[in-house]
Order: sequence, then structure tokens, then C-alpha cells
Amino acid sequence: MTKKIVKVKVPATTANLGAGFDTFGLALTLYNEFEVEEADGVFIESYPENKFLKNPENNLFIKVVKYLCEAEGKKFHGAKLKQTVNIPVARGLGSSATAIVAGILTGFAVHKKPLTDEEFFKVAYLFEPHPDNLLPAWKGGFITALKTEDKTYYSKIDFPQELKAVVVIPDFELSTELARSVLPKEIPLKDAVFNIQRASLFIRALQEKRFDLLKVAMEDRLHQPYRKSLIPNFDKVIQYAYDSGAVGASLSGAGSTMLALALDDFDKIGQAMVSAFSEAGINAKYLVLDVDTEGAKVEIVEK
Ligand SMILES: Nc1ncnc2c1ncn2[C@@H]1O[C@H](COP(=O)(O)OP(=O)(O)OP(=O)(O)O)[C@@H](O)[C@H]1O
Ligand SMILES: N[C@@H](CCO)C(=O)O
Repeated sequence: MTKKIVKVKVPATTANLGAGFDTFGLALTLYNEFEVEEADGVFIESYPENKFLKNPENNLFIKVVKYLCEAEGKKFHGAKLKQTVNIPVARGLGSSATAIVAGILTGFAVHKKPLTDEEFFKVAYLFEPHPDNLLPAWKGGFITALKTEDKTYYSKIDFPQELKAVVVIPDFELSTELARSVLPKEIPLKDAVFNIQRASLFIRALQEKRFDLLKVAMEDRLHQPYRKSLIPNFDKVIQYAYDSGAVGASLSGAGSTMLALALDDFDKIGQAMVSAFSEAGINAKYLVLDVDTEGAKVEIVEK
């Protein structure tokens, strides 16, 4: 009897990009891969070995696929999952979003259901409340999004191919839950205006390729001032990025990863940001990534 295997490849994402808190998201050329087939019982292999994700209780992909199976009125018998985990967990690179997107694409493929935006968000928001990682992980590219009670509005905006992302990944985790818990419930009007001005300018700077505007356009008063206490040498990492030639720099999503946007000098920038972390006794590594423009890819093979 032939078996159906579903393979999904989903890009990492960096959210916020400074001023665009809970709005901007960018897909990057770093991928998680999920290969799954039906089985009696849940079997998870991960490469490299990730004991935490091998536990079905911790595995969002399995949770989403199980949910979708039961939403179809069917009993979830199990799944055999092979996961390639290239995106570190709890580092602000959208690891959880890759699992949710992959689970949704798998579930809709297996149940032969057309996947509309509305269906996607109805399921995705059960597992992650904000669209700024979910959408670029699904659709690729640079996305600005907002979520209302009954609809998610978004636009995919061309991102200059000249720009690369230097992501600097320290060896400590920072969950989005913790990083959101340190944010204030209210902020001064001047801080809201500060971010509106810069988020707007960021969009135009990309469209006009005014890369000289990105540094001011990536400044933020809504989340980074409160989260910087969770990232040792935060200001120094940002400063070293600019001193080494970055055109923009910020926290990646809710962290712990730090992001620089650059036109060249990528290794020099990455090494400088790593050195800023090492001055605080933190080991880190850097990756030079392009923007992924296509988003998640699904392949169904029969064996
Ligand atoms: N690749 C994955 N496969 C399956 N489940 C995952 C994966 N990545 C994350 N998860 C699940 O989602 C939970 C939250 O993941 P994570 O901490 O990465 O999300 P986050 O705090 O939003 O940070 P990030 O932006 O890096 O996703 C994890 O504790 C784990 O249970
Ligand atoms: N906008 C979210 C992104 C999480 O990856 C936050 O900063 O909390």
C-alpha cells in the first residue's frame, strides 16, 4: 500500500525590525524542515538532536496536526515526524511560527482542503497570537500586518535585494512570553508618535532604497527599552553593528537574537556584534542571511 509523505520547508522570520512592533516581519534564508507520514502513535526524530522537541507535549507541529485532524471529526492515530531543526528555539527567529505554519499546511494538504487566509488565521491564532512571524513564515518576504477582531490585514512589500540580514544568536534562550511580560501596559503619547514616525519612514526608506534612513527608522521606544535589560550589552551590540558598517540594527523579534541590516561588510559586522556579547561573557554566533521571498513550501510524495 502506498504511503503519503508530506514535506514542508519553512523560513525563519525576524519580527518588529525596531519600530514595527507586532507589525513588521521578514522571512530569512534559514529553514526548518518537517517530513511527516501517518503512523500508529507519535514518533519524532530531530536533526540535530533536540530532546525538548522530541517530546510530543512540546511539539507545536504535532499539536497543530492533531488539532486539524480532530477538527475534521477524525481520530488522530499518530504521526511519524522527521524534523530538521536549523532555527534555534526561543531566539526570536520564529521557530514556533515554522511549526505552526508547517502543521497547518500539512493538515490542509492531508485533508485536501483549500487553505484561505481566513482558515489559516483561524487555526494559527489558536497557537500564536500575533501575525508578524506567522505571515512571513507562510508567505515569505517583508510583511506589515495588523489583526482586528475579525480579520487580519497585511501587505507584502518588496524588500531591496541589496540588503542582507546579519543575525547574531547568543547561547541563551529568551521566550516571547518573558519578553512580553516586561512591556508596560501603557506608554506616553510621545513614544507612540516616535514609533509611528519611524515605522512609516522605514517603509519609504525600503521603497526608495534610502538605506541612510534605516538607522533612525529602526529606532524604537515601545519594546526595546524595556527588553534591553534581558540582553546583556544590548546597546553595545547595536553600537558595534553600526561602527562596523550596518545600515540598521535592532532586536530580532522578542530576542535573544540581534539583527543588523547591511549592504556589505557582513562578516565584519557579525564578528563585531559577537565580540560585544563576548565582552559580557556571552557566547554567540552570527549568520549572514538573505531575505526569503517565497515562504513555506509543501511537497507531497507517495512511497
Ligand atoms: N521547530 C519546532 N517544532 C515544534 N515545536 C516548536 C518548534 N519551535 C518551537 N516550538 C514550540 O513552541 C514553543 C515556543 O517556541 P519558541 O520559544 O521558539 O517561541 P518564541 O518564544 O515565540 O520564540 P521564537 O520567535 O524563536 O519562536 C516551544 O516551547 C515549543 O514548544
Ligand atoms: N512582535 C512579537 C514578535 C515575537 O517574535 C514580540 O516582539 O513580542
